[in-house]
Amino acid sequence: MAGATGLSGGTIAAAFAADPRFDLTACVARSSAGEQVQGAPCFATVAEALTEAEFDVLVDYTQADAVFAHTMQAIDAGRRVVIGTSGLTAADYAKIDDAARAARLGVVASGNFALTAALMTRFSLMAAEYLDWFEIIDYSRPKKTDAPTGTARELAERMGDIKKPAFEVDPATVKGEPGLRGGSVNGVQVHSIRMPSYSATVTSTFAAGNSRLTITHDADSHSADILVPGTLLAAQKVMGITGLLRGLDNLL
Ligand SMILES: NC(=O)C1=CN([C@@H]2O[C@H](COP(=O)(O)OP(=O)(O)OC[C@H]3O[C@@H](n4cnc5c(N)ncnc54)[C@H](O)[C@@H]3O)[C@@H](O)[C@H]2O)C=CC1
Ligand SMILES: O=C(O)C1=N[C@H](C(=O)O)C[C@H](O)C1
Repeated sequence: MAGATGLSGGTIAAAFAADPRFDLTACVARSSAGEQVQGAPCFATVAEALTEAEFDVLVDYTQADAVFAHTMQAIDAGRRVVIGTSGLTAADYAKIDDAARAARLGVVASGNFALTAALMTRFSLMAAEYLDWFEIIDYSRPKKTDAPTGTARELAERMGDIKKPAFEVDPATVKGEPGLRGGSVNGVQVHSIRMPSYSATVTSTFAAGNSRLTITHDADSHSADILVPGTLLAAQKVMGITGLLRGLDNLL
């Protein structure tokens, strides 16, 4: 478990340690290196854990600029990976998929491992089949370093694979400040708001004629309990997968 003393990783490490279906054999947390965390030896880096400890699956809830290297190191060392950390792009995921397939190993990534978020994603994908106009807004805590959120990015990539939304004025050619029309992820406009009082909210908004449909997922990012069932399910299922599988809804 990488990020084992973090907000999400702490709760998830405790859940792995308590669940008889799993053995938590190693944690990675720089601040607790050399100690025991949730009954498992703790290492300063993923590279060290890969050399020193035996495990089948690396679960990563660390940070955007570390997760790609962790994933590639784990695949190189013959381990499966569950990616909770946000910030990876579609190009990063393509490289991870290639590496996992070449090694005949599984990787599961989900922008959000909460069941409620998986359902929001699935309902939004259903709506995108029928409706031509859609955009996404994500709201998160001010200290979040990546944008959009992993939840919004995965949603935009998947909605954009269903169809490119309609525009009357291409956002890239708008007069004034094009950035104010949001950022494009796979052709879908995403707007990221980072402010105190927000925790983790993603809204997909659709329009048809003079009517609108909005689908919103709200979570309190101060509590990670909601991530536990989805992450544990991914850690089981990743053993039977080859290549990269994205989206908790695809595992349910
Ligand atoms: N997929 C999902 O359902 C969710 C994903 N996340 C994502 O998980 C990540 C972590 O989020 P939080 O737990 O809220 O953050 P956090 O900051 O509370 O925890 C991250 C932990 O990782 C550690 N860390 C950072 N870089 C590291 C490295 N190179 N090696 C080892 N440990 C390292 C930090 O010291 C910290 O303890 C973020 O990218 C966040 O967006 C968060 C919640 C849900
Ligand atoms: O607080 C965060 O950071 C979170 N990140 C995830 C994301 O990027 O989608 C989702 C989560 O609910 C909180």
